[in-house]
Amino acid sequence: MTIRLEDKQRAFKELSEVKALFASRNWFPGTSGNLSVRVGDFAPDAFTFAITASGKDKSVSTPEDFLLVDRHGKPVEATSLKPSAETLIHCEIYRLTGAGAIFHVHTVFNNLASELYKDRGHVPIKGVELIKAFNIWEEDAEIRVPILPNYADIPRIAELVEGRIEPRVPGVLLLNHGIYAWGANSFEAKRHLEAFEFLFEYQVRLAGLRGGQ
Ligand SMILES: CSCCC(=O)C(=O)COP(=O)(O)O
Ligand SMILES: [Zn+2]
Repeated sequence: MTIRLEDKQRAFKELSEVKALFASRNWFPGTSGNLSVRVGDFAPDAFTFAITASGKDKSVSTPEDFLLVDRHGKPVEATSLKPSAETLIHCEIYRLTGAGAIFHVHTVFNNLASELYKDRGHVPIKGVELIKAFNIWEEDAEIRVPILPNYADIPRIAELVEGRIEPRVPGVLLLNHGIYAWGANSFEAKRHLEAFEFLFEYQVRLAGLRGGQ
């Protein structure tokens, strides 16, 4: 698939803006987190996306922050940059959902929520207005955010994604690691991520006030 230069530049600019915003919220502690935006046409077996390079300080902006990869997570252009160590999880989410953007951050509240509800395998959230950010409008709606194990071997995690994605829930947690949130584009993925973070904080604080789960 040939990617137009202007599409690549637009994707890198979009990622750069989101990266700076999330860094200002301290959402990339210790070089954690990764961001991607799909570029060009999509078919489940043919797509390209721009993703953050691995191991960078994501609060700093440099000309070497992003690269383009294919559906297998391999660079599509000659580069010395390494794609995110978690690129295969992005590949699988794109393949399964056709999303336009995927944002992954480590926060204290998304880690605590995964720890608190790990035995259930999902974080239950019910009757909170911000569930509407996922375009779920029914009264007193309940969502379950899947929690996947945090294996050191990323392909082992990636192969679990297909069986765990909830059709109405644009996100998955990795246990004591972080959240992957996605959407049709950067705007939507950001809205979803912000809603998840609000809901995790709400759920963790509520559990604390109630003295348990
Ligand atoms: C230092 S955090 C461990 C790796 C990780 O979970 C992460 O999100 C960042 O990895 P990347 O290769 O994308 O920089
Ligand atoms: Zn991570």
